[in-house]
Amino acid sequence: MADGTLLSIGALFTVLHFITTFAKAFLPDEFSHACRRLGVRFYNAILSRALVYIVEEYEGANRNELYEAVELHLNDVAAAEARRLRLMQPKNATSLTYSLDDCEGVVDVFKGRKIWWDLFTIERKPSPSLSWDPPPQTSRFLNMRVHRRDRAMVMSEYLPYVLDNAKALKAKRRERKLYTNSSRNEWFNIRNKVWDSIPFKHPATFGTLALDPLLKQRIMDDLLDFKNGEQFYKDAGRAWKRGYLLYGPPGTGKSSMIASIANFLEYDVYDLELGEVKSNVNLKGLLLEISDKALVVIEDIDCSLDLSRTKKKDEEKKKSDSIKPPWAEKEDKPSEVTLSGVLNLIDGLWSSCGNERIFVFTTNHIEKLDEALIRSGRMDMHIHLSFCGFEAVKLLAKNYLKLENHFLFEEVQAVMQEDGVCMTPSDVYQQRRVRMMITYFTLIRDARTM
Ligand SMILES: Nc1ncnc2c1ncn2[C@@H]1O[C@H](COP(=O)(O)OP(=O)(O)OP(=O)(O)O)[C@@H](O)[C@H]1O
Ligand SMILES: [Mg+2]
Repeated sequence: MADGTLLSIGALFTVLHFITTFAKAFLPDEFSHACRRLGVRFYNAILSRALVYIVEEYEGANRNELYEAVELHLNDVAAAEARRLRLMQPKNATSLTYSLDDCEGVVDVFKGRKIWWDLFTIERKPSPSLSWDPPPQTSRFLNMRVHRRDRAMVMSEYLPYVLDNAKALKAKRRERKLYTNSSRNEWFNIRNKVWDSIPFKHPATFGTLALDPLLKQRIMDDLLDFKNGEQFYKDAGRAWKRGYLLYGPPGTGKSSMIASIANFLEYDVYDLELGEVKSNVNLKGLLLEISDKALVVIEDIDCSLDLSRTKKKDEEKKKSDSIKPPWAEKEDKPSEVTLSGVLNLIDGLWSSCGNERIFVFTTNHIEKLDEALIRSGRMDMHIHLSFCGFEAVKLLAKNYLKLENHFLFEEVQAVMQEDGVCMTPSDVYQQRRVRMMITYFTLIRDARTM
């Protein structure tokens, strides 16, 4: 090739390079996006022998679940390859999420085959119906290109793999929540949201829970049986749910046990304030909004259910309500939830509307509870949490003081057995605060020898 020709090719590349650099630096993003859009269309229509699949973000007003799955699945590839990513920190979430930006593309590799994905944004027609949560005005779609020979593989292997992978990723990233039923004041609750939530971050686990080791193991085995028991419940024709009643004096770890169960099973926690629920009908409404894999908790059930409410009290209340402004009306009205409402919540026809749910009631006074409420089938396991045994004290010494062993341990054990020392785990914690647990043990010993 003549020198002149080489020179002119070199010059052409220099000019092209100059033009693209200039375009990138000075022309607006919209222009380069439009060029890329045209380029991909031109390539798809004329040059490529590829098959093209479109996955839109919305189907009418509904989000397309396949779109969400692909977006999740492509997260790691996008993080490694894409030049422009959309970063987000969803409300109350601790980790960032990211997705491809408009006109970005990545290549996914599955069983040695390449799959090209490009993301584009389009304007949506405004929705004619009014809604508090209208879908956004733009919609995104993912353009998937594969070689024609891979048509069968995409449908039978790749897309099912993407769906499974996204499901696993979603479960891994899912931030567990602690829910409480919203205020009954519907005047302000325009969206009719029945549960409010915050991220669930309680640190208690079965590892830190001071409890008789045998009882602890029995509870953990029972929970695992429940979690893995889908088929058993189906075969037995029973709703996939279980009830636990935790009872014992204050400070013996009932709330800590609930947190430990939630962390062990990785369930959300729904802390139900019965006093805030207006009626049995509202209770059903709440039940319908509870997700699967959930712990439904009613603490101090003996105090929550006011079965002593009389007609007279209700009439007096009605009179005083009539002079209040409308927004105060519902707030102060006493709850009309009845025992049968609660029984139906756990065991009625409606209790089968969800899967993998555990109901936990706590009380300091088991003797005050109605037999019907705690019979097996409703509360399947009754767990008595009481004063610390020696094993529990040892675990607390390990948790709080990092003490695996101590020369006073033997003596403490003897004292606890002989004198029946009644210490709740919460009492032990108070001693830890001033690093005095061991001093406390010493005091017990001295008291005995005096
Ligand atoms: N079994 C336990 N193991 C470890 N820590 C415990 C245990 N029981 C109680 N504690 C500690 O004592 C404190 C109170 O415990 P918790 O709130 O779980 O008791 P509770 O039985 O729910 O009390 P209440 O009946 O008053 O609601 C917490 O700080 C907790 O860490
Ligand atoms: Mg408690």
